[in-house]
Amino acid sequence: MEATSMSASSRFSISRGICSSSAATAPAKRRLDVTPASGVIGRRGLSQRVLRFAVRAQRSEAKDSPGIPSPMSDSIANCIEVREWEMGKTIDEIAASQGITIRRRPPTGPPQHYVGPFEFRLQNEGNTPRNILEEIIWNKDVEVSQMKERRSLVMLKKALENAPPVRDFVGALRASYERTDMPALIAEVKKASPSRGVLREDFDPVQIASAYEEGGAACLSVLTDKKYFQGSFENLEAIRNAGIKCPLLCKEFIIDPWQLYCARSKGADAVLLIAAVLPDVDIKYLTKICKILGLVALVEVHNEREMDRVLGIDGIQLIGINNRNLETFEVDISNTKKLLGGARGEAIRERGIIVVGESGLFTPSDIAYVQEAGVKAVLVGESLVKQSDPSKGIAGLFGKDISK
Ligand SMILES: O=P(O)(O)OC[C@@H](O)[C@@H](O)c1c[nH]c2ccccc12
Repeated sequence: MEATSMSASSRFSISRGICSSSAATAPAKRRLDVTPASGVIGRRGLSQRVLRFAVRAQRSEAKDSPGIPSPMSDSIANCIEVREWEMGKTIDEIAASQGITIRRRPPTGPPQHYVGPFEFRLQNEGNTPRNILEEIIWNKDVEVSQMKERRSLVMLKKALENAPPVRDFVGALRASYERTDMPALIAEVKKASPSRGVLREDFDPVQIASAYEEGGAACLSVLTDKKYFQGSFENLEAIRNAGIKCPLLCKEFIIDPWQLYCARSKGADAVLLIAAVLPDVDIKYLTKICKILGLVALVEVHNEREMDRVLGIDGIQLIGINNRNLETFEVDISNTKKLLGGARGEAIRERGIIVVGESGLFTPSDIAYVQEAGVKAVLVGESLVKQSDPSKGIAGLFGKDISK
């Protein structure tokens, strides 16, 4: 496993709280205050906003009170570490340096669809998404901006004052694994997907969620993306309000902290952060906001480089290994084994990180295979949601009744 770049480069973490200008070889240790009040929640790229704020905070600290601690603006826990070389870089430059090929938004303005009297799309034209994941993210960028216009962060934070208490997502996974000695099941409430089309026509999210719970699911995953998965936040809220006890993962393409507040206000206990989309600094920042909101982050990887990146980030409790390539839709469950081998597997075990095997799991031998590889939980959608009785489908998937 390559040394995490965090150790190689000097780190800056800026906070208005601490400013210790140590001229010694050790890089200045500062922290960036990321509480919403700090104003780093912005409309455009997370990393750009976060890093611009970091530079501003550092310069003002260096000028006003070099080395003299100022009143702690917020607890250290609400801070992230940013790398010195990231300062002032654009989100795309940071992302590209970490092997992320998904661009957050079209390079120059809206996607260009009409280019003259004959409507046609040039291959690889700048404003044409390179793959479905990039198309989903570009759409999400516009969708979240529109949602924010309709419901401000202030309104969301107000709504959180009456939100139901968070349930222990990680605790539910651990308890299930200890009870059955098999991977805990996160059963997915998913009507459709870009790769498989409509999975279930007669789709009643509450009925499906209830059947999953009856069948022994430890937690549920609820798709909230409307355009590509026919999901909704209303589904999430309805399942929560129906008295389903399983903790809920809001399965969404998170690109902005506003979505975390929205998910929490609708009853989510966990959210998905996709390493193929989010640079490290965004993952750090979003997991900090999750912590403030009481949410747990399931950080999803698909390859070694993403796994090494995420293992280089402190405080990660859950890592999902997606056997499906979200850009090509290819599914290969050996991906789980590949990413849990050698030093990576050891690091995960040492840190007590729970790994969730995701996608393409249909049979008891699939479950046995990923369990052997080292997962403690599995995320399963298609093979269960298509069953006439999803509860029985769970017993079929595990080869036995795991409900008690
Ligand atoms: O339906 P499957 O093959 O059992 O996969 C479920 C789940 O892993 C999949 O829906 C998923 C995992 N990560 C995602 C990210 C975005 C959308 C969907 C997903």
